[in-house]
Amino acid sequence: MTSLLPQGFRDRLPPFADAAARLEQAVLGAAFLHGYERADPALAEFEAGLASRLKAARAQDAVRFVDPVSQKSLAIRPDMTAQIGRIAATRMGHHPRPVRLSYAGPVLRLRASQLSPERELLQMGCELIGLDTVAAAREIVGVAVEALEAAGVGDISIDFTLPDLVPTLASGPLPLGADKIALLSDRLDAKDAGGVAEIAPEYLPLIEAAGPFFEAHDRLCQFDVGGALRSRLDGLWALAEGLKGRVALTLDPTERHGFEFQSWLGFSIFAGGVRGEIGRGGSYTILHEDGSEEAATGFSLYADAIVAAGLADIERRRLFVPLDADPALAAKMRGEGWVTVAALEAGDTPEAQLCTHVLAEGEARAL
Ligand SMILES: N[C@@H](Cc1c[nH]c[nH+]1)C(=O)O
Repeated sequence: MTSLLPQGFRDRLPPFADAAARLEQAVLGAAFLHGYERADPALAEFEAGLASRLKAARAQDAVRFVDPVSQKSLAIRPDMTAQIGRIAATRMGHHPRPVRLSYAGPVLRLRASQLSPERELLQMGCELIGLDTVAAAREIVGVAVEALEAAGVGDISIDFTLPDLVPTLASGPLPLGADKIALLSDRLDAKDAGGVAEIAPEYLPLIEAAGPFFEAHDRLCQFDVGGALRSRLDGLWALAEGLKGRVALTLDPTERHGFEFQSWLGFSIFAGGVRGEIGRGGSYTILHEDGSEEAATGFSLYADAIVAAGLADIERRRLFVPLDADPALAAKMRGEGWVTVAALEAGDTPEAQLCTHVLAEGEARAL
């Protein structure tokens, strides 16, 4: 017998499991106040369906297995966005648009990434299905920020990107063969100036156009002489205007990693004290069964990074109730918001029960 878990998996223990649950509640609570109602998608579904639901999405990230019951290949969800898209397209297909849904639950990745050695993550988020306009993006980014603030996470910064930048330029002012688009995107993403110069030197200024939002936006506007990026740049500007002063803003137009299915807009969310990103979002397209497409916008947050960084509330405030104390008094204290921990044996101590206070002479005394 072994007590080891597979690589990338871990148990969440007290007080972190409670902290993650409170974080989830705060985030979904803030989303609920903006009209986002919760949907709870299935943990696993047919691989073919999961992979085909979002335009440009791949199922490569998913852990797959053959279901002995259906004899079909199933995938454990690596991301809930596609599942929410499926629900909005099928069972909620008749619902007036836009549909606002929130979600929270574990997701499983086939491989750990450099930023996250974990493979099982607690994901939570919101999807607005039916729109990918600037107004929709403003709402989504605003709800993400408000949800984090409600959860007590401060020092938030948002890094915007334009996931379909290269295909947009390639089919317009800076023509490029379809076979080169993916390679150029990768090299721009890696800020590999030499590599970019080899394929398409006219794209080089894009590497320089990354940094604090308003300067980077200026540089990108100068680069966009023909105006092919005009609507995107105006949209970003409107988003940034709405967030100025509240969160730190940067722009990295060629960042592609983690934005495989997003369309005109992508963003990463960071918080002070956390190494990697704590969330991501953007606009994307859902594919319906009849082949039609529908625009959507959303964000996802990852609870573990926030909890591990100590940003979620993990404070313990526990009141020890000695063996001889009046149970009715302990009940009254719980009514006032205390966590009470009752002694069950004579030798029990507040220290052993991780208590910060003791119930003595009818009141809570700090230890
Ligand atoms: N689910 C995506 C982010 C996202 C939500 N909606 C749109 N994009 C992710 O975690 O990378």
